[in-house]
Amino acid sequence: MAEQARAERPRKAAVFGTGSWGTAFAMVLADAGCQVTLWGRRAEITEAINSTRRNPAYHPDVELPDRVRATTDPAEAARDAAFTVLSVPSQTLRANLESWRGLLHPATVLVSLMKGVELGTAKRMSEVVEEVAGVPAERVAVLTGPNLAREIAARQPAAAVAACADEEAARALQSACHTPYFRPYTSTDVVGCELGGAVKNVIALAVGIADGMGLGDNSKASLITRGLAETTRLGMAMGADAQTFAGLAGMGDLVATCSSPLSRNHTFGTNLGRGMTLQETIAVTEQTAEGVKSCQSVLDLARRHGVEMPITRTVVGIVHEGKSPHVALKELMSRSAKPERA
Ligand SMILES: NC(=O)C1=CN([C@@H]2O[C@H](COP(=O)(O)OP(=O)(O)OC[C@H]3O[C@@H](n4cnc5c(N)ncnc54)[C@H](O)[C@@H]3O)[C@@H](O)[C@H]2O)C=CC1
Ligand SMILES: O=C(CO)COP(=O)(O)O
Repeated sequence: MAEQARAERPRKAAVFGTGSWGTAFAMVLADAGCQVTLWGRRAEITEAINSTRRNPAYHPDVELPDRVRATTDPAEAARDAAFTVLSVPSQTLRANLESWRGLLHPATVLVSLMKGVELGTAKRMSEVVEEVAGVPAERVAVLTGPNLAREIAARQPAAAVAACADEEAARALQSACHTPYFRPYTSTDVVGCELGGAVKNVIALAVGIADGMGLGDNSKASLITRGLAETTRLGMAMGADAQTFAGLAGMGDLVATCSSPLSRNHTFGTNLGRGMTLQETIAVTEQTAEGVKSCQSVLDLARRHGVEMPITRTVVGIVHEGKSPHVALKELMSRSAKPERA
């Protein structure tokens, strides 16, 4: 009986980050039956969530389930959490987790929602989590896929991937966030899933730039396809499974992000392609566009692994080296001819 009561008790989840995706994913977890505590930096947002059931800054039109509560106290959020979900900008993860690590439940599974690569170290987010929290890979999972937060918050159907080196932990995460509108698959290819998510942001910048320059669908399809080729090349050099890149974490997320006006990376690129400067583009961008910083760490990874990534190189040139999109495009197209698979 006591055991039955335990089995029926809702699982507890902590979500760190009340931004666009953290809030939407908290809703998913709650819809799947979890009791969720959302941690946010800003009291006006956590208080609004608790009193109005809405996040006024990111999803003012979405009513959050009663199972979601918010707090600015990280200890309160972390307490007894079976899953500790991390959804802050990638470049801030290390510093944030350093201050939270002493608060984590000893058996919690840490889940990264983040799609970036750390500047300087070129570490994937799960690597940063393992290092800073001092937990083994078996307790670090990744949730990724074509999951534009606005669409998920509207409970539109989507699939995702829950990846962990430990298949049982991946299945536990899958079950914790499986709802009638959110269908997670499992994977043990954490490297492939994370790279798919991080590099697609860089390719979405490239596609956005092309859109902003007024280029059409052939250009877009070529960038998406060759973008996937260079992502796969890097992934294979890093020990990922090539098939992952044909799945939701690779092709799926790439297509969603490169074709949607909801994508911050795509929109950022479009503004650059229309002729805005980097500073002007940053000034009109209110949310995290991970590819802007991560393009440099992805290129760093490419160099470390001896892999050619011409589209990523081009994006770094435009975003960080002041290269004009027109000159960059000419250079990209004048590379030496080669077989498609090379
Ligand atoms: N929005 C989306 O559609 C999706 C986003 N993601 C990924 O999720 C991660 C989070 O993205 P979003 O929630 O969309 O970003 P966001 O920009 O909407 O929210 C970021 C949140 O982090 C907070 N924040 C900013 N700087 C911080 C710091 N130094 N310390 C602590 N908190 C800080 C902000 O106040 C905000 O609450 C990113 O890695 C993104 O690539 C993944 C899938 C979908
Ligand atoms: O990762 C995303 C969709 O899966 C969201 O992309 P953006 O960060 O470009 O909005």
